[in-house]
Amino acid sequence: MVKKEFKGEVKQLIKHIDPFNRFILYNYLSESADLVIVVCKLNKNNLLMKSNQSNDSLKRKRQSSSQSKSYDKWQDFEEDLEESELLDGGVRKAATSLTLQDESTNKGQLHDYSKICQLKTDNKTRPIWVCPDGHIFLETFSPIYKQASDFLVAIAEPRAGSSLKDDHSQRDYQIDPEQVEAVKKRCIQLDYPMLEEYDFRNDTINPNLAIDLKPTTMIRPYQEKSLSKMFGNGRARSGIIVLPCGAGKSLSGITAACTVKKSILVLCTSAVSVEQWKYQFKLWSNIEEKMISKFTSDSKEKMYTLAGVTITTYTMIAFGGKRSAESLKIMNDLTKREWGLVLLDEVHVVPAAMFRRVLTVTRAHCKLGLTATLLREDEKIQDLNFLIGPKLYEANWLDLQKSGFLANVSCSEVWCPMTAEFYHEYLTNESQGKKKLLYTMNPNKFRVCEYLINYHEQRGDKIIVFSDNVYALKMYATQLKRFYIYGATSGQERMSILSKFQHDPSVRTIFISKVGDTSIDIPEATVIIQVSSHYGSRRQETQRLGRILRPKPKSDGLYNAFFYSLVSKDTQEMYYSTKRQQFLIDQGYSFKVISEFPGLDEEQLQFSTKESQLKLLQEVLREGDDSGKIEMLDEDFDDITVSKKKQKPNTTITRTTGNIRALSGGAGDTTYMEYKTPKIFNSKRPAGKK
Ligand SMILES: Nc1ncnc2c1ncn2[C@@H]1O[C@H](COP(=O)(O)OP(=O)(O)OP(=O)(O)O)[C@@H](O)[C@H]1O
Repeated sequence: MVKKEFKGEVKQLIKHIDPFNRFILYNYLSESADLVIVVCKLNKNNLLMKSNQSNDSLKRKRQSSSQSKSYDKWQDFEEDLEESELLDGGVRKAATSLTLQDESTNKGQLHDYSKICQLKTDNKTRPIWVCPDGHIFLETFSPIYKQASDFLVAIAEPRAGSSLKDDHSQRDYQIDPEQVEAVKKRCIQLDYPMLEEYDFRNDTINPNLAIDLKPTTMIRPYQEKSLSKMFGNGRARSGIIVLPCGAGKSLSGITAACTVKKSILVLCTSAVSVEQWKYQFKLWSNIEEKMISKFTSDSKEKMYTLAGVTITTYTMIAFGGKRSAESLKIMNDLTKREWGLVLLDEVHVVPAAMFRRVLTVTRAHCKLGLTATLLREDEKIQDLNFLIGPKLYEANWLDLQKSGFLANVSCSEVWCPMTAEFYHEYLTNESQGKKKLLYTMNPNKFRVCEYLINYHEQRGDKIIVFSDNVYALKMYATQLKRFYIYGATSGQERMSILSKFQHDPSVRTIFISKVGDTSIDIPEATVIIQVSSHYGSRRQETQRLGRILRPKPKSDGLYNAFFYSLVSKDTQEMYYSTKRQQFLIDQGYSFKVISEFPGLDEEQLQFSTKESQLKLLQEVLREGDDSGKIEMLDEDFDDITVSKKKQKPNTTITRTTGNIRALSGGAGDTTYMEYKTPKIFNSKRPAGKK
C-alpha cells in the first residue's frame, strides 16, 4: 500500500519525527482522511480522529467497518480496506471532502478509531507513513531509518520532472533566451512536464576543461547522494541542492564541475566568497591556477584559455550602469561564452529582479543552485523552480549532526532586562532609530555579552560576536578591546583579522557585522553571540548558526558549539527573535531561554555602576537616529524582511530550570526556559493547505 502511494508523485519531503512527539504527528496528519491507518500506529492507545457527520461514502465505509465488524488483527482490517474503494482514487476525493467538511462544519467533533486500528506485528520494519497528499513521514527512531531514507532518496523524482509520462512524447524546443523564464513559468502553471538536462558527454562543440577531483578528496555520503540526483541518468539536470550550512556545498559544486568538465561560471554573493570559492577549487581539484579567473570590482581577470572557471558575484554580472572598458571586455566574453555549468551559490537570493538578469545574460547548459536555506521572507522562493529547476536533494540537519558531519550546537536566547533609565527612554522616545539603539546598547546586554565572552574564553573557545548595528559593533569591540570587521573594513584587514582569529591563541573573540553572515569559513569558531541582528530574518539566524556548524572535536559535555542570541527584555527585539528562530526550530533545533545569570553582579564587568550606565545613555542619546539602523550591504536590496507585516509570535513557552554551566558541560544555577513545542507541528492549519 505504501508503495502504491508514493510511486506516483513523491514530493521529496521527508519529515523527521521526534519519538516523544507522536501526538504532534497526529495533529499534522489528521488533515488527510486515509490517516486512520497512519495515526493508529503512532498513537494506538489514545487515538482520536476527526470524523465526518455527513453521508459521504468514506464515512459510511469507515463506520460500517467499525460497527458491523470487529477486527482482531490489523491485517484483517487492512485487507478489508484494500478490497474496498478506500484505496483507489475515489477515496482521495472523499478524504479531501471529509477533511474540508471537518474543518468547516464539524469543528471539534472527534471519533475514536483506536479499536479498529491495531499495529501490524511487523510494524518495526515499516517506518514509512505516506499521506494521500504525497507527504511522506519517516520515523527517525526506527532501526531501519537509514535504509528507508536512502530508499526514498533513490526513488524520489524532483517535482518538476515527476509528471513526465511517456518518453516518446518528449519534444525539444529552442527558446529565445529572453523568453525562457516566461515559458517555464507558464509550463509550471499548465502542469506541463519540463526538464532541463545537459548531455555534456556528447557535447563536442564546447571545449573540455581539464579538471578532476584530487585523489585525496573524499566526498561524503550525502554529497554523493545529492550529486546522484543531479547526474542520475548520465546527463546533468538543472536544479537546487539544499545542504545545511557548513555541510560542504562548495565541494558538491566542485564535484559537479569535475563531472561536467566544461567551462564553469560560479556566482557568489560577495567578493569574500569569490576568494573562498577559488581556494576551494584549488583545495579539492587539480585544476591549474591559470584556468581560474576572478571577476570582481577589485580583480578583473579575463579567461585566456578555451575552457576555464570564472568566479564572480551576482552584482558584477547584473550591473546595469556604465562599466569600465576593462570590465566591459570581460562582460562581453562572459555573455558570449557557452557555460557547461553555472554554480549559483546562496541561490535563495536569486529571484530578485536584478539576479534574474544574471540568468538571462549568461548562456548556461546546466544550472546548479546551492543553498542551506531555501527560504525568503517574501513569496518569491517559488520562482526558483522555473528560474533554475526543482529541488534535487535536501539533507536533514539532525542526521548530519548525528553522523558527526555537523557540530552539536546548544541554542539559547538570553533575556537581558533593560535598565530602568534605558527602558524609560525606550518607552518615551519617539524615534524608531533611537529605540533600536537603546535596546542594542542596553547595559545589561553589554554585561551579559562580556560575561559570556569571559566564560567561553576561559573554556578555550573561539567566539564570534555578531552585531548588525555598526555603532554598537564598534562600541562593544572597542570597550572590550577586541578586533572588529564590518562593511568598510578593507579586504586585506579582514583577512588579517580572520587569520589571527584562526591561528593566534591570544585572539579568541572577534566582532563581525553582517558581512560575516555567509561564506566565512572559520572552522575554529565554537561560539556565536548575537547582540544585534536583522529584524526577523530566519535566513540570517540560520546562516549565522552555520558559522559554528563545522564539525568539532567531541567535548566532555553534550554540546561542542554554542549559539546565544541576546535580546533586551520587553522590547521589540523579543518579537523578532521568536520569528528568527522558526527555520531552525523547523529543522529540529530547540532554543533554551536563559533569563538569569546568578553571580553576574559579582563579576568585574563594564557598565555595572549606575554612573557608567547613565554616561552610556547620554552618549546613545547624543547619537543621530541613523546610528540605530543596521548596516546595509549591496546584497541587502533583496531582503524585504523589514517590510513584512507583523505577525503575532506564536510559540508555547514552558518554564523549567537549568543553568548556564550545565548547558556548557559544567555546573551552576542559571534559570532558563525551553520552547517546548515547535509551532509547525502543533498549529492547526486549514484543511488542504500545506
Ligand atoms: N567531503 C569533505 N571532506 C572533508 N571536509 C569537507 C568535505 N566537505 C566539506 N568539507 C569542509 O567543510 C567545511 C564547510 O564547507 P563549505 O564552506 O563548502 O560549506 P558550505 O555548505 O558552503 O557552508 P556555508 O553555507 O556556511 O557557506 C569546509 O571547511 C570544508 O573544507
